[in-house]
Amino acid sequence: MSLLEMHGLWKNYRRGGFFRRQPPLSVLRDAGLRIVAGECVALLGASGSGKSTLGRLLLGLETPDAGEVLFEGQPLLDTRGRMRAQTRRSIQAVFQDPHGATSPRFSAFEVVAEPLRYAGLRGAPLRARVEGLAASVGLDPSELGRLAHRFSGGQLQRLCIARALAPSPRLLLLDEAVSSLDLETQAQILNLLSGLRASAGVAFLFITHDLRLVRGFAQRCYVMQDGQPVEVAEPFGQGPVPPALGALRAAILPARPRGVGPQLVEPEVRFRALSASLSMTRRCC
Ligand SMILES: Nc1ncnc2c1ncn2[C@@H]1O[C@H](COP(=O)(O)OP(=O)(O)OP(=O)(O)O)[C@@H](O)[C@H]1O
Repeated sequence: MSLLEMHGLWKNYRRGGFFRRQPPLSVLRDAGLRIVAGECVALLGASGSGKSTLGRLLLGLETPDAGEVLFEGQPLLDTRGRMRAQTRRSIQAVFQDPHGATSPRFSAFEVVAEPLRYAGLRGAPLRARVEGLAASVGLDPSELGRLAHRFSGGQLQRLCIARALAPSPRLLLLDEAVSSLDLETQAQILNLLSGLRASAGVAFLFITHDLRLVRGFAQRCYVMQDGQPVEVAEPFGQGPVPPALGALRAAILPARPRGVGPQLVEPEVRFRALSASLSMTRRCC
């Protein structure tokens, strides 16, 4: 049985003010996807293609105009549009901006402890659990007394991951979760997430517009095409792919400037670019 199933989802947003009505924006059109327990599924797509809308439907933050979302075989929301407490704990999320996702007044300890306190954990067991989670995401537990916002972006994102893992979720939504980090930190966090998926058995829905991040990280891949996630068996293969994926592929910068042959070695290319920019700077000054 699938952990998550989304079927026939439609979502429109109203546009225009009261006096200047415009036709609604149709973001999801008969959209669906499924995630099996413990697997990592990527959802790719250009900006504005509806990835985060799908993510918000999965978190129960929005309701679809039509269609259903099933989690562990049960409707995600009850008839009054509410999510069961157990389901809320089982689905957690990490977003792009860790600064916006944490309170500037909270210590690192408080950030991770918040959902555990809500679940009734107190005293020594709470401290032990928070320290264990911090260690699992590669943070030094002795640093937990510091204000979270004094951490670097990468450290703060690790803290957000620890907080998301605190209620022992079954599904983690990663919405552009590494997009704001530098390349090295991105690689570290993706490694960390792969390890956590293997050890905790948690499934991921990895939302991104960056095709490069998917390679080696996700087991299955969907791309948003005309308001629908379309599964692509081999996103990096030679076979035909949906146009939306072709556009994402074309947007990846080449390793070296086009037209520069292999006879020009990398340091030479860099040196020429640097000399050109220095001479420009001199001229401007
Ligand atoms: N609450 C809302 N009201 C009106 N329009 C909205 C609302 N939320 C999203 N939209 C619009 O729906 C479209 C899809 O938005 P969504 O955030 O799902 O895209 P996305 O693929 O996640 O893009 P990005 O990668 O830039 O975050 C966009 O055109 C957006 O402006």
